[in-house]
Amino acid sequence: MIRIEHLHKNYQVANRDITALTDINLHIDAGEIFGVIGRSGAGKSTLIRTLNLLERPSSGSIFIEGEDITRFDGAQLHALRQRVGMIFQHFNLLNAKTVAANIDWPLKITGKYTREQRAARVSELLELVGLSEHRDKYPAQLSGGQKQRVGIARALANYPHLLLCDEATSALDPETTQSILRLLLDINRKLGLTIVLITHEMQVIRSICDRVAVIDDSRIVESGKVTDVFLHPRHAVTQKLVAESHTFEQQDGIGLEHIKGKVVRLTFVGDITYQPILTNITAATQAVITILQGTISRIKDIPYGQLLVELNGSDEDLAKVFAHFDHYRIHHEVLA
Ligand SMILES: Nc1ncnc2c1ncn2[C@@H]1O[C@H](COP(=O)(O)OP(=O)(O)OP(=O)(O)O)[C@@H](O)[C@H]1O
Repeated sequence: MIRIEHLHKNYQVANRDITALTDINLHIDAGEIFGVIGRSGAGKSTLIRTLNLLERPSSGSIFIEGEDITRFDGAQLHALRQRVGMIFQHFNLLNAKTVAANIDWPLKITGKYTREQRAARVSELLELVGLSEHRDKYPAQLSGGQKQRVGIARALANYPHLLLCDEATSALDPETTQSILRLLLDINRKLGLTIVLITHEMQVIRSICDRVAVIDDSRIVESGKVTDVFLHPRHAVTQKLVAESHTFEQQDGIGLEHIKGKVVRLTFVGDITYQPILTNITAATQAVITILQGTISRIKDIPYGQLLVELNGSDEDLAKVFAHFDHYRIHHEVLA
């Protein structure tokens, strides 16, 4: 769907050269939800805005559905903006127009549809985002979550193949954030729409993304499946983002220094999460396994678990325990 090759972007400000993107290489598959995460100033907005040429790259290529868009102008650019919808942190609605008129606007400016066709499409979109009864209200009469629903409906009006989300939930409270993320996931599944989003919150990535790229100081420092990147972060920036998301147990307070056995962190992903693995292992060995802390949760719809355990037993028993971990594909890391 999207292939980004050797993308660079510099801004010239008062004779100073600011590098926003350095040698970005990414591919994004059709139908996936791809997240880009990074701290403020890392280059996220610049990256997402190059995908519909709101920002022109300094060099490199961006192929969308096989075409290099970086040379697009005029009619091609106009057509690209219809194929690529976008939603924004601050919604960018037309305040003097009703909800229905906001959604109608992108349909009207294409000049492709009759009034009746537009009205039918607007009703369909209102239904899709759950705003049918608010169609005649103005943006000022809506909550933040409702405004973003209008933004989503408007972005989908011209049947785009790709939806870009620029910090779409950053202005919303956690509950509303979750409802907007659920809507995006629903749309992705129902319409098969490819979604690229940028965020500074790991929670957003964890809730709906299939794959993620971590950007820092204008470069992609790590990318992959969310389960891999989230459960086994390699780069220091990713490790910090994961730690800050407070999903996993902090080891402070457990008093590891008082524990005599081996302290091991276990990570497992998928259906194995629900199997009585530890019971099976203790039945097959003489080792004693004590659970110190544990989390079972989901990354998108994939279950995972993390356990902090203490192992006691002879060297031979512990070797058997580790062999069982390997057999069950449980990732293990000895902490102490
Ligand atoms: N229009 C611009 N003119 C000059 N410099 C810019 C412009 N837009 C972004 N930059 C600079 O490019 C770098 C990347 O900015 P960008 O907005 O892409 O980062 P970001 O990760 O989206 O940050 P934030 O989360 O704060 O929006 C920063 O150093 C920023 O100051």
